[in-house]
Amino acid sequence: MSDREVLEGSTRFFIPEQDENSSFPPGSAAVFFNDRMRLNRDSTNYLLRQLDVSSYFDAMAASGVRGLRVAHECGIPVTINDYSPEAAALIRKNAAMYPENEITVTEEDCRAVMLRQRFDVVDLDPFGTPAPFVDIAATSARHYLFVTATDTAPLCGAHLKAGIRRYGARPMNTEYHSEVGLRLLLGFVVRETVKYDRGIEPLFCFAREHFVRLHLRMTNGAGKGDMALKNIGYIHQCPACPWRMTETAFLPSVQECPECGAKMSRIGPLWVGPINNHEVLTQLAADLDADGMGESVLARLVTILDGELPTPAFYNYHRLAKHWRISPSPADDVIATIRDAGYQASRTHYDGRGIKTDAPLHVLRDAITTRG
Ligand SMILES: C[S@@+](CC[C@H](N)C(=O)[O-])C[C@H]1O[C@@H](n2cnc3c(N)ncnc32)[C@H](O)[C@@H]1O
Ligand SMILES: [Zn+2]
Repeated sequence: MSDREVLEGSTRFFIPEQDENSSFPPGSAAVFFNDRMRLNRDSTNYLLRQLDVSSYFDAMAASGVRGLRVAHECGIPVTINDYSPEAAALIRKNAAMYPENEITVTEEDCRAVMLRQRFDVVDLDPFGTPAPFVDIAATSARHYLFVTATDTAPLCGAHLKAGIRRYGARPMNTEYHSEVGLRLLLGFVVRETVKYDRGIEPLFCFAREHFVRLHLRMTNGAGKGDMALKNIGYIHQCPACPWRMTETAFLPSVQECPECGAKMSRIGPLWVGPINNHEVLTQLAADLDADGMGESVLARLVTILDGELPTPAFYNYHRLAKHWRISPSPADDVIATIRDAGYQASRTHYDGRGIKTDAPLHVLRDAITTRG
């Protein structure tokens, strides 16, 4: 099969001709490439601009696009790995186009590489779940760990048993399932990390379309591990009404819904802390602006992330309106009314109809009903 040259960012590289007729995810070619993950890759490159790192491991590289872009666009020495011989051959061909960059190509199970070598940044981008790789990556990543997961059905509760098996946590298919997926994955990464007396700090994390992307700083010491664990907890969701609450605890309590008395369903354990770092997002926005990318999809995402309340479990206000059989006001009006009532409220990147708030349900109901 012939290769086709493509340009992403300022990096040129070859990918095999992909079968135009295959449905998503594209998987027919000998080596995988998905153009729709460009925003995922762009986000990492922008973040790397503000981090001081001197080695990056693209553990599961396929064409090598991530590692190539990091080497060429950020000037960081990279190791690009894939255990597939076809992928490794393509990576070598692509790496040969950048003789001025420090690029090492390896063709192994990435776990073997991570077992013997540490990198400032480890980046996991598997087919589906990263669960089998996080443990070893948590020891190999000196300063930063980046993780993509595309198994959103198990993470979000649509495939409940698979979610429990992979992540040792109970998801639930709620209106905020994308947020549950992100927080469940983050909680799992924390539990895989703290056993090594290390912790994590989320820098820039988001869920989009069919994937979750985490950019995490690794911290060292048992105390840092304990600090990370303080962000582990549960969401209690009423199965009968929209009521939900967050509990920060290693073991969940049993709760009854204060609205309707039903026994609450417990979701977790999962990460209930902030998923982004304000300083990092501010710098990302400035860098995007400086590049004339201030109106890009990525810049809009960064802005929404920065405004989003850090607490879990957003509401879809159209769902609430349906539940209460009322017709909803526009989101901005709802948010303004909640704020006027003295509570916090924001939009959320997970859902265009999502609202985050610390207001009780009756305030939310009034705000959804009141027009302008
Ligand atoms: C989703 S693709 C990577 C996509 C690529 N990072 C990109 O941005 O286009 C996953 C790749 O991981 C490779 N892979 C899966 N398990 C692996 C393992 N244990 N060690 C090394 N490579 C692995 C597969 O051969 C495949 O090429
Ligand atoms: Zn209830």
